[in-house]
Amino acid sequence: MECNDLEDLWRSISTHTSNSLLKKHLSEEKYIHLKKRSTKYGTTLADVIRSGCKNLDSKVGVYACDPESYKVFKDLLDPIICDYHRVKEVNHPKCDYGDVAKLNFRKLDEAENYIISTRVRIGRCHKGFSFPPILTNVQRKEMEEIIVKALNTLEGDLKGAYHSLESMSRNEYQQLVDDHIMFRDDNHTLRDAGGYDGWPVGRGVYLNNKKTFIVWVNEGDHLRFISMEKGSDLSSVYKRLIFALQQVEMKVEFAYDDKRGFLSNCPSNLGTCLRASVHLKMPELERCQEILNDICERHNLQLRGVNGEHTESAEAVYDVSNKRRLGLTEYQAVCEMYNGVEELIKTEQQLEEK
Ligand SMILES: Nc1ncnc2c1ncn2[C@@H]1O[C@H](COP(=O)(O)OP(=O)(O)OP(=O)(O)O)[C@@H](O)[C@H]1O
Ligand SMILES: NC(=[NH2+])NCCC[C@H](N)C(=O)O
Repeated sequence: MECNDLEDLWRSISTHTSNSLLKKHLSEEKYIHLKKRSTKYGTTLADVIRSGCKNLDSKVGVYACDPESYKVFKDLLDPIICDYHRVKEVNHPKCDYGDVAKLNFRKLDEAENYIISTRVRIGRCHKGFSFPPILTNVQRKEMEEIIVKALNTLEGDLKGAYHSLESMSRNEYQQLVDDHIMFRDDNHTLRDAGGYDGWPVGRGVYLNNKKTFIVWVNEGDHLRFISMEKGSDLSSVYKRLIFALQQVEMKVEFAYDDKRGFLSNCPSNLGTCLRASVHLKMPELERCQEILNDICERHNLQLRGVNGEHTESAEAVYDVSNKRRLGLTEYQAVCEMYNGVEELIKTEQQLEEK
């Protein structure tokens, strides 16, 4: 479907069926109220809704294209934020990583029968820069330089190197994607939100020597800090991530708002911008969808396929993560995943014994 100007976008979303939060929350009255607005960075309503209007299979359907979009298009974005994160009003607690030094999550799967790997990621955007599609290549390069300088000061376990996509071969890139290390370039909703504009300029990945600490530079969000390893040692994964992030936070200022927490390109990431996940094998539960859905619903868990969002599971392995990121602290978000996965494993074991 080719449609670009605001009226075409509106016609598409208002006349077609879509289960997106955009469709649910953009009434004609709101559209008329917001259609002439723009932010000081130049973001218009068309930029915010383009992806959801062009992709009727979207779940959220909107992107903030700069930090100010959250205020200028608040009448549309706030209800979407509340709906996604299951909160009554847009409000976010102060950043709280928990008592990281004393952290002691018991391994959920000592024998490694169910949990294949554990990953926690936190998104961040540089303060004062717009997000795609408003962001220019010159700004991408400027931000890349700032972050690479900060990352190059990391030491010990976190020490590594930055690999620019501009100088990486297609095969090297694909290998990193296949190894679950690198971001993909084929998400249709992100593409229509400008996430791949100017590709590969200003993009790349920082990897520590063990490939357990990863930083994505300039996917949709400016930055994604990732810690991952095989097995189920959440304490180790989370500690590494927070320790690294705290060091970078001393050198780079991130976009933040008292009510919305850390700001992100997609409103689903707002607040903590934290997604804690495990790759979990659950053949019994896969056959009992009702039980599986009930546990996920009660613990606010999200299921994805084994290669991430918009992919299928394989051999009953799912990516299980916290769905909510706003209205709770970083520590609470991680616990939400941990408690939910604990119940999934217990139930999987009970079903095996039947
Ligand atoms: N627990 C995990 N173990 C190994 N790989 C993982 C785990 N969780 C996610 N991944 C991998 O991380 C990559 C990125 O996944 P995906 O894009 O779904 O999530 P994300 O990075 O959190 O970003 P977003 O939520 O914005 O899509 C994929 O290759 C996915 O398989
Ligand atoms: N990675 C994300 N930001 N996921 C949330 C939703 C993404 C996509 N734009 C949609 O609306 O379906």
